[in-house]
Amino acid sequence: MFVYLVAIIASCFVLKILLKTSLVQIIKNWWRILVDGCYVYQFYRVPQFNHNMQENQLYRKVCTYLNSLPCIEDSDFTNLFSGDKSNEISLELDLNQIVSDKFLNARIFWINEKDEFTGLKSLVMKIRKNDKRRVLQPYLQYIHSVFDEIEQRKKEVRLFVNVDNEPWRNGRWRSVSFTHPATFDTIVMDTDLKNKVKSDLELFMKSKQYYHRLGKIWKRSYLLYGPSGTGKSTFIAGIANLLNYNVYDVDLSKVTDDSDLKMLLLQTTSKSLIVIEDLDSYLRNKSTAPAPSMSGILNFMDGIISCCGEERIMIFTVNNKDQIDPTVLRPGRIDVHIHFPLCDFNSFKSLANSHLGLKDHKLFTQVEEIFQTGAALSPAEIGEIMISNRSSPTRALKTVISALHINTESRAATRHARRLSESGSVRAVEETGDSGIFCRENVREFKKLYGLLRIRSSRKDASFEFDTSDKDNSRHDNY
Ligand SMILES: Nc1ncnc2c1ncn2[C@@H]1O[C@H](COP(=O)(O)OP(=O)(O)OP(=O)(O)O)[C@@H](O)[C@H]1O
Ligand SMILES: [Mg+2]
Repeated sequence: MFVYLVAIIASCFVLKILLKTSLVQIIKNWWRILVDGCYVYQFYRVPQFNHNMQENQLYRKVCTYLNSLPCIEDSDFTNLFSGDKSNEISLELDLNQIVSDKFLNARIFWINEKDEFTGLKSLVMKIRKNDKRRVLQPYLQYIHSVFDEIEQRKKEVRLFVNVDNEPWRNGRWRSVSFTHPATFDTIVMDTDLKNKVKSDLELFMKSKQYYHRLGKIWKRSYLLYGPSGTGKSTFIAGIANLLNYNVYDVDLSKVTDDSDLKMLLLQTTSKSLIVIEDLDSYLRNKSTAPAPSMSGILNFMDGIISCCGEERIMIFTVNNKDQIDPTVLRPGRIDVHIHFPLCDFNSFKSLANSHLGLKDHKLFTQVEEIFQTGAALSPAEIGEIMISNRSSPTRALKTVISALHINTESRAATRHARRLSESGSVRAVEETGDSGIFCRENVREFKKLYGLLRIRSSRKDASFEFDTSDKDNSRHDNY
């Protein structure tokens, strides 16, 4: 009995030593060498340069891929570099180090080599002959896709705008770094709708083969419609930041004709958002100046002339889609319609939460009651009042209540004015899109309210920080 006890204690002791030292690793290595000896291997070399000393793109891709593998930390020797962002450390495989990777149940080894005489580097892949046929092609494709993903993540998003078509200019697009801080998470909108749009975008990005099989161009078009100040442009910024896509903002007033419009599309790159804002106002106010025709715009929307790579998302914004020719909006030309409505009580609460840090307040009941009477302001209007009064949430809510009251009175007055005008008396009214029609008197009062508050708050708090969080309560209209 005593002997057994001693044996158990001794085994535990040995096991502890084995685990604490590199002995287990050494045994593992021996075992691997033994197993390796039982298989026939095939080797593939990926040199850094070709015979003309041009860089081999595959070498760069494989390097990036290998350096992204978690197992690189386990190699005996790894180089540490500071990354692009502060506090970021990147790891890079050192020379003559082996990385072992697994793909489709096959083990693949990579060795980082350098030629002693020429000094040229290469990566050598070692794979079992049995696995070669089954694994090699998909594995290399996988490396390509991982590389693309990593590059996409690292990419700086840029905003392109089209400049005047002048012969001495090189290309039609000018770009700046896109720094809009809106993200999909900060955009306040109906959660279901937000998730639907998010999954729609994600599905689109994975659907290259599907679109090709159908013989369709790999593009998806969205129509964002709703009154001014409801967050359409901010939502576009959120999508760009979500996908890391460049934004091409087409200014149709700077486009001279159909071929000019085609040229613009040809000069966009894949993985981009192509945006036309306020399409309705452009179609409505067609000037006498040279401009693309309706059919040119329709062809542009169909993206027939896309050439160099696809994966484009087109986004059009309008204030009122009812005034647009249905051909422009037919399915296929526009795939998804997203409504951006004025504030209701729910969106007001989200705004109060994001702008004032209020989850609840005794004035909320009053606000809810006014919303029930049909008062409607845009998220931009309510957001602006909250930002101006952010130092005093109660004052902010009281001001919102006053603004909503003015809005309700305006609506009533407008209805009255309409009735009078229909019965023959003419009365000056001012149109403000879907947000209703404001009597001039009330508009003035409303503006006064903003102006006064701005002056007051600027006295108290000299520096304004503009909050770009978005608010809207949207309805998914058409998938
Ligand atoms: N839902 C919102 N929540 C918070 N702020 C908002 C919201 N919508 C708009 N805003 C604010 O109002 C400003 C205007 O928003 P945005 O430009 O996105 O509106 P829009 O719908 O594109 O208006 P327009 O039709 O006039 O172009 C933004 O700077 C944003 O800060
Ligand atoms: Mg806009």
